[in-house]
Amino acid sequence: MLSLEQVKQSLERAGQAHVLQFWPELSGLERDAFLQDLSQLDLQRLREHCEGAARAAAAPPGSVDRHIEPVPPESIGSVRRSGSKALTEWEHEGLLQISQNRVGVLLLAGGQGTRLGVQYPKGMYNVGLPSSKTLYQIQAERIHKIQQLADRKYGSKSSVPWYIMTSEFTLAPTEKFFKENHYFGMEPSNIVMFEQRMIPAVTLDGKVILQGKGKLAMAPDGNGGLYQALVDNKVLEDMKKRGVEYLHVYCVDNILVKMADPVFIGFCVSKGADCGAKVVEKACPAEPVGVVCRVRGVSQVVEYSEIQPETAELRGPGGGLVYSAGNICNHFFTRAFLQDVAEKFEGQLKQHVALKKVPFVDSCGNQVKPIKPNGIKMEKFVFDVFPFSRNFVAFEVVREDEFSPLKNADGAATDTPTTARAALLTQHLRWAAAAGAALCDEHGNALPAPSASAGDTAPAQWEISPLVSYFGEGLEMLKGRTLQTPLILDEEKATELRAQQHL
Ligand SMILES: CC(=O)N[C@H]1[C@@H](OP(=O)(O)O)O[C@H](CO)[C@@H](O)[C@@H]1O
Repeated sequence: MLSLEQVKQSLERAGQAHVLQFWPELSGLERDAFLQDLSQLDLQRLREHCEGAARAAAAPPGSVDRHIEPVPPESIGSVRRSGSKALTEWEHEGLLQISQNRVGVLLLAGGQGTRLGVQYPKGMYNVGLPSSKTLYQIQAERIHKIQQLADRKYGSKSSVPWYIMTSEFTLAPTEKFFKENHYFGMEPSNIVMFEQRMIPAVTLDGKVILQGKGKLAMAPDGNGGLYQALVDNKVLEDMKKRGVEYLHVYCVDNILVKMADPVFIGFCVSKGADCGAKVVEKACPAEPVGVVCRVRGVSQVVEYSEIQPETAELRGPGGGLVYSAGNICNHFFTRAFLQDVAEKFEGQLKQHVALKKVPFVDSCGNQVKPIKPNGIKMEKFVFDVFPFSRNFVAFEVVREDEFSPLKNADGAATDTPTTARAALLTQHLRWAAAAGAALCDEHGNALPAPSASAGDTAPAQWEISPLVSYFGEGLEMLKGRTLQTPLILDEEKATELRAQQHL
């Protein structure tokens, strides 16, 4: 920890002496805590950070729209447009890599869930499935299952390490939650949690904001803080030690996420890609998803908050959106590429400006809750490394099978607990139908055939545990059956049905 004198001098040098204005009023304990926080700041770069933020907010970078063009469809791999032979080959390749312990997954879980309106990490959210499973549990079980599928195919004993990037807000509750839930049956040494950095929010004229008399207003540095955090926490060394060459990075809120998806991994590996992104066709111009496109000829993502509405609305001759490749925050990276980013490019990552209402104490020491944006939060985006890639690939997947994010509280039109629940349960209904089962309600009335898209009503209380099936496989025991809902097909039930089949 630095001394008060050292901190004071650094703050003065950075033009931030006001930070200590309430020091005389603080208790001994408060002083210790504040000094501890201030010692952890990057004081050398504080002036640069504050001035940079104020500059960026005053003169936002010109729109990139003049320089963007869509990625030609033929350059995007696609589940829909690929034959079953290619899909199977990619799947086998992905499973082979998993069986050789060369694949890891990395969860971006540092966000605060502000839009969802919860005070705890989003991964702990239970969307109201019949099983009451949380997002974390679903994800853990999918990892477990994919390891099992690889082992069955290649006779291995594989492990897919789960790296979880948290923030100051989410680390402690996430750790506690995993511990209380016995790591959802996973080997604790295969779960590596680490923390991304926090950076101070700054006023429009470049002054660090005091949230309390002895507390700075801090925010995580965006999901692109990943690359700094990989270095800070020696995660790349950990990957190397375990022999992990490929990483599937994803964000916490997509209930349909396919952890370490062998098809995607196999696709990327067989194309020799160092970096890849899954996309879905955008649902409508205003959908809050980034678009994968080319800017000045280079593939990258333009975030929904940074594209002009006129550009998002552009339609091609066939009536489809010109910028339709919606980013679903599922990325593939080789370890070698991440190493390159860490060594050469991290410092060049773009800083994105978000103007936010940041509560603060005014110069008289009064607590103020602003009614209009008063603070600048700087964020890095995880996909901003794409332009440094030597061989970037995009892979279009089917929305109904892979993308239903949880962003908003119930009551909003889209991306809510209700829509996420409906998406998952509808998928399970489709899997049952494909396996040759019919479902009926508690009165024995047949349920209608599942439609492709869920809408927002769950079709039936029928849920399949990820421990039973990862992408609809292994459901032969359902063939020819009529199953009464509500029903959860967990491992026990699956074993029972299999046993009946063999009678
Ligand atoms: C910086 C970043 O990764 N933004 C992503 C991310 O958006 P959020 O609104 O930050 O959750 O997830 C979206 C998909 O759910 C994706 O479309 C978007 O580009």
